[in-house]
Amino acid sequence: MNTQAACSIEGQIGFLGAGSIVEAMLSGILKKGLLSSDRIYVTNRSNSERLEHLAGTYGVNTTHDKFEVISASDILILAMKPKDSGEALKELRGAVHEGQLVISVIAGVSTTLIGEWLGVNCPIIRTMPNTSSAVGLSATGIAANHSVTEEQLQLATHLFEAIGTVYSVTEEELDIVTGLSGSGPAYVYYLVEAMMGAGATAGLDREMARQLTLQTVLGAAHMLMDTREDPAILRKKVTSPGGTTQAGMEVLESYRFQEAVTSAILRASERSREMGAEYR
Ligand SMILES: NC(=O)C1=CN([C@@H]2O[C@H](COP(=O)(O)OP(=O)(O)OC[C@H]3O[C@@H](n4cnc5c(N)ncnc54)[C@H](OP(=O)(O)O)[C@@H]3O)[C@@H](O)[C@H]2O)C=CC1
Ligand SMILES: O=C(O)[C@@H]1CCC=N1
Repeated sequence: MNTQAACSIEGQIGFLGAGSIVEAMLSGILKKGLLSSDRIYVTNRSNSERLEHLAGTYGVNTTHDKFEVISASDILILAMKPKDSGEALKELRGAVHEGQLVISVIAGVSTTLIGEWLGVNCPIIRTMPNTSSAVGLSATGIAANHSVTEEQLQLATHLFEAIGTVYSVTEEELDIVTGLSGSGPAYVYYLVEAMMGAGATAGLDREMARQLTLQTVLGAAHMLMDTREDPAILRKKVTSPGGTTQAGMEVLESYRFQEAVTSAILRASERSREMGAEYR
């Protein structure tokens, strides 16, 4: 699924959690005009300054009363850390009713477990967006439990399409999505940090190194998207025999770059599964 459109949606949305991913989602949703800020409610555990920041920056309703958020919301988005989610959701037992749509962005925690903790047989959609939601470019995986209607799935898909591209997957696959695209921006930022640092170490002005690195990453992403060529083919087109790229690639291979990236993504996916089991 790949849609740019963002017609407005009906009803009110409540966020339980007010951290990095919620701010990225708020920013993206409001930029697209999907719904007005007065129809969004946000709460967290205790951080008042954080709520003031979100209210001041985005004009959303904030409160420390979670039950107020639940009763005000047609769609409830769960966005606390996996380790906090059991305690948080058990506290809300009985407050969510069967007509409400619950959407989770929590890594690793299954829809079954969320339903058990909330003590209600309600429609639950598990998703995995990433922080590029803030600029409308999240890659979001989405999976629904058996209580979700086609209409509710379309609504959730529409919500996440406002902040990026949505991919329908099985709930099992969401752990892989988490390791790949949920955590993925961090891997790219890590590469960018290394490239910028190397440019500066080699003698470029830091700002020049930053701009060259960012334009290179942006250009490479566009090449991959626009030409749809295999990345290995694009890589070979850069690599002249006996030239600079080959010399650089040999160093990456000596450090087993591909193996490191593969192991990182597999480990992150495994960690998603572990967290689901660990915090139950
Ligand atoms: N960051 C990312 O890139 C992504 C994160 N996710 C998932 O989103 C979730 C949140 O991550 P992130 O935003 O990074 O985390 P943060 O630590 O930035 O935010 C966590 C939020 O949860 C709140 N919280 C904790 N306990 C409760 C509670 N009992 N009731 C209501 N709110 C509570 C915290 O409030 P307080 O500050 O008051 O303690 C805080 O606002 C995680 O499950 C993560 O797996 C998914 C995709 C990407
Ligand atoms: O690091 C984490 O656990 C979360 C899930 C995906 C991105 N951040």
